[in-house]
Amino acid sequence: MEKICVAIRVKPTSTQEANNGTRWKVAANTISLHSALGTPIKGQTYSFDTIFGVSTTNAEIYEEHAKDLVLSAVSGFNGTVFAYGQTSSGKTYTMQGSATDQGVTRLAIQDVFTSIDKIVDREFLVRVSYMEIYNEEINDLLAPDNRKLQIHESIERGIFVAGLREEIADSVEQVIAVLERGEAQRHLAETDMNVNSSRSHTIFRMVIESRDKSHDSTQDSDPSAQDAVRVSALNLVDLAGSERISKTGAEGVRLREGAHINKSLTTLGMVINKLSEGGGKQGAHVPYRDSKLTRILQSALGGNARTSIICTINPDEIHIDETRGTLQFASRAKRVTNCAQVNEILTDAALLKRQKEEIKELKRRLEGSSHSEDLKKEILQLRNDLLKYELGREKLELELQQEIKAQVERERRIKEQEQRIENLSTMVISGAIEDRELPTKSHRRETWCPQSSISNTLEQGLRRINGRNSQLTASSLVDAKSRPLATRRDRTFGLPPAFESLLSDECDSFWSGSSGVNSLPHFSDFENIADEDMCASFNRGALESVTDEDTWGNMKDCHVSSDSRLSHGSSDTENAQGFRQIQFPLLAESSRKNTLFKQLNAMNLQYQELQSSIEFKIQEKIKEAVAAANSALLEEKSRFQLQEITKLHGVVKDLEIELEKCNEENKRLKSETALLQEQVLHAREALEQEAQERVSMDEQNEFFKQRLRSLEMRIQGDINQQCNEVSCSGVDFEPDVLEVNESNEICSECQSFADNSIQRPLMLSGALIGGCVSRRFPNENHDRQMSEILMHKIHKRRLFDDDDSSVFQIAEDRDQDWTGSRIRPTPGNAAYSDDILAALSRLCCRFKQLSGSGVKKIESFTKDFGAPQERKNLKASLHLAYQLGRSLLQELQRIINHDIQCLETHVASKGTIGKSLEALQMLLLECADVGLCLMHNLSSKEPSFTSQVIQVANDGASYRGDDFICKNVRRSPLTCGLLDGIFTIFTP
Ligand SMILES: Nc1ncnc2c1ncn2[C@@H]1O[C@H](COP(=O)(O)OP(=O)(O)OP(=O)(O)O)[C@@H](O)[C@H]1O
Repeated sequence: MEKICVAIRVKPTSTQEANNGTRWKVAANTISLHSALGTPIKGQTYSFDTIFGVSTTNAEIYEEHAKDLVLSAVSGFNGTVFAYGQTSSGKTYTMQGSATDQGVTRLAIQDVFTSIDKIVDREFLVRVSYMEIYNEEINDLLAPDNRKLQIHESIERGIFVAGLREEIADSVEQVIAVLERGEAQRHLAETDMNVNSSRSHTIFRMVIESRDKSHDSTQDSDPSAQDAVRVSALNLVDLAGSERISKTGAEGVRLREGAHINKSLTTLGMVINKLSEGGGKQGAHVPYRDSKLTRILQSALGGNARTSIICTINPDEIHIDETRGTLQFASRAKRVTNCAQVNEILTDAALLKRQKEEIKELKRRLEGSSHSEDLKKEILQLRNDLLKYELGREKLELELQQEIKAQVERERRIKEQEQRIENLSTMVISGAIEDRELPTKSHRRETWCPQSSISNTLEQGLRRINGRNSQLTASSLVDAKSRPLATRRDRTFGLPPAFESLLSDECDSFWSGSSGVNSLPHFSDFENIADEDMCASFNRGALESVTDEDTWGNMKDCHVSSDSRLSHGSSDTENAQGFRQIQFPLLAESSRKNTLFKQLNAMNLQYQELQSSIEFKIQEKIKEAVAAANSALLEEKSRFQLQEITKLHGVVKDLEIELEKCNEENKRLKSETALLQEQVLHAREALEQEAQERVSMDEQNEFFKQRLRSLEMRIQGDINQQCNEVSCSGVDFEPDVLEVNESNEICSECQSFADNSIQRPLMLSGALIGGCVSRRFPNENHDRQMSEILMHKIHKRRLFDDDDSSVFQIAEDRDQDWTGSRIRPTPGNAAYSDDILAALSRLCCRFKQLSGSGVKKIESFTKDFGAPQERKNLKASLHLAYQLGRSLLQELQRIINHDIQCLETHVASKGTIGKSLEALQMLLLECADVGLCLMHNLSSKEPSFTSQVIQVANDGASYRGDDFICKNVRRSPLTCGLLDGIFTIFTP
């Protein structure tokens, strides 16, 4: 575990501040903010691994802060160096450098290759890639067509950018060429703070692979001998700087870039924050996935990498806040710990080899423990015991071998002896035959066998020949009584080797000494049956002859009888004594040997038991040690698995959180979709309804049109009739009375009438009628043109422009669709408010034209219609329309009140005209009210209208159109027709 190295680099400050000194003071490894008076501000002192002053060069920064990391990348550790700081604080300067001072990236590239050249026992492969994160999209700087690349994660490769181009390079020059090619592609732009501001984060990556040269597979066919491949990544990162829009003056594209930069840097800050609080280790969520930058640099931030951060600051006073932010980031970053390790990719065989080595190492460690010390001692003790027993055994074996040798020697001597005896016997027998006259052949055998004299003679003769070794065996003696010598001898000397071996020189002393006779062992001296058996087997050859005649029990008798014969001094005494003299020393010797053998056997047995028990114990101990090693291994394995599981748990948790987020997002999208679908459904329904309504409205329209036409016909008839009635006065009720009359002759009465104040309401009425009629009869050229001119004037806010010809021209040029149907307002139609205003303005215009007293008032109101944007605001426009209507009403009322007298007089004098004028007065009042009626209608159809409009509508409740029209308007065919017409125009 090692902490992230953090250094601060202070950018050379502006001249003025350089003269006065900055408010940031650097002392050794601390930097603190001072007040304007020069005293340090509490809580504003920060300490770091290194603080590089303004005069430090890039090379010095590299040497002190990045070189080690770069070299360890060559050895297989992942490494990341990045510069962080506000915009224009010198990040790019630090990483890329300048013409005179190479940056960290170039210095690192050079060092990587210098270091590779020095390592002779490994072979290297270097791959380079260069990417940028621009507006949260990853672009490949080496392949500009590779855009919007995606980040993936796998067990083998970890986190990686899919589809990113990697180029193999084997020299500094090649890598620099690639770097420069990428640099040319990165997003740079001018801001108020930096002429070459980085608009993206860039990551220049060198992947270094290496392998042991000595284990080249061509030289060594053993795959297990091959070394693992080390793969490490060195990231050299130049971040874009955090920026304040107020300082950079960013707008448009720059603004968007700045927003993305700030967002990703904020995420980086949050990740560092979490990690500095130990978030990663405690399994708390670290928001790596919230930005592409943190996701790509995940291993560098609390993972398997060595990381160095160079935080660049601008010490100018105006950047105090930003500098403080950078220092706080740096303070948190230095608390973050990474866990870097050599990244090796092992072949299966190499993995096996590695595991075996680990087992060995574990065993070795196990042996080093105190428990194994005891085991060792025990094993040593057992080995010592074994050695002792082996020595004892060897000794016994040696003794046994000596014994066997002695026995062989004895045997040899006995044989010699036998040979000699035989020779002598032959000599004696032939001598005796020569000495005496031999009996006849039939007697010869008889004389040989039973005659004691002959035996005595023989024994004496033998003793004479060999005084010391006249060793006649018991059997020979026994046989001598009944059998021929040759036969006897064969049988007598057919002893088993063990027994024969006893007939050696060693027995001679015992044999010859008289004391030996006395100490001869008796049968009863054999301690047990085994001894007796041994004796029997030793003596089998001798005793066989006895058993031919006697039982084994008789042997004792024979022994006793020989004793008795000895004691009686009989002629067989000597023979018997000879037998004892031969037999018992042999038995004693055999007994001793027997005991020796037994001891030897017992020892052998004991030795074997001991050996097998020692072997068993050793096996047990080895088993124990192996079991302990295995359990330690298992423990180690389970600990490792636990770690892995914890790690996986962390990843799973991350994924779960991510999933949860996705689910939530999904839910939100689903509900939004449902809402949209609902809206679409409603809209469709509304459209259908509207279409239906339109159909019915069209039908209605058609109906109204027809009705209107008939009404108009009636009106026309009415007017014609009235005109006829008042033809003498010259007053024409044709709508555009002025124009018409201007070109015609007007009688003086009419002229005076026109000049009279009373003309105004009259003319107004005429204009209204003209307006409406012209709308109803758009094909009637004159009226239509008139209407259009007025409309256009209103539209252009040129109500009082006298240049009618130009207006006329403009009206001609415009789209000609100023017919009544177009004016029909529809809720939501942008032209709606304009149309209402236009209609009202039209009324005003007419009014203005005809009512001199209302001109100023109208003027002010028409000005108040405001700017085009405001007019687009339906509510505001309606409000204005309401005010206009109201003021129109007031104005009309005032005019009417003022002129009513004259009108009445006139009406009284003019008769029918007076009636018409009365009707027209009513009409004027009604027309003014129509605005309010419309207001009310509209407000009730548009529930989103403001309370003000509703209030207005409520205020106008007394003017309720429908009732009003029903009650008042339809009183005369003329007003009825006019109002119908107007109402049709305005009613949605
Ligand atoms: N230590 C320094 N010595 C001399 N000039 C410097 C130093 N640091 C920065 N500069 C100059 O300041 C200007 C801005 O520096 P640079 O472009 O490196 O800032 P930056 O932090 O990368 O900005 P951005 O985040 O906008 O990309 C450059 O003209 C650069 O040469």
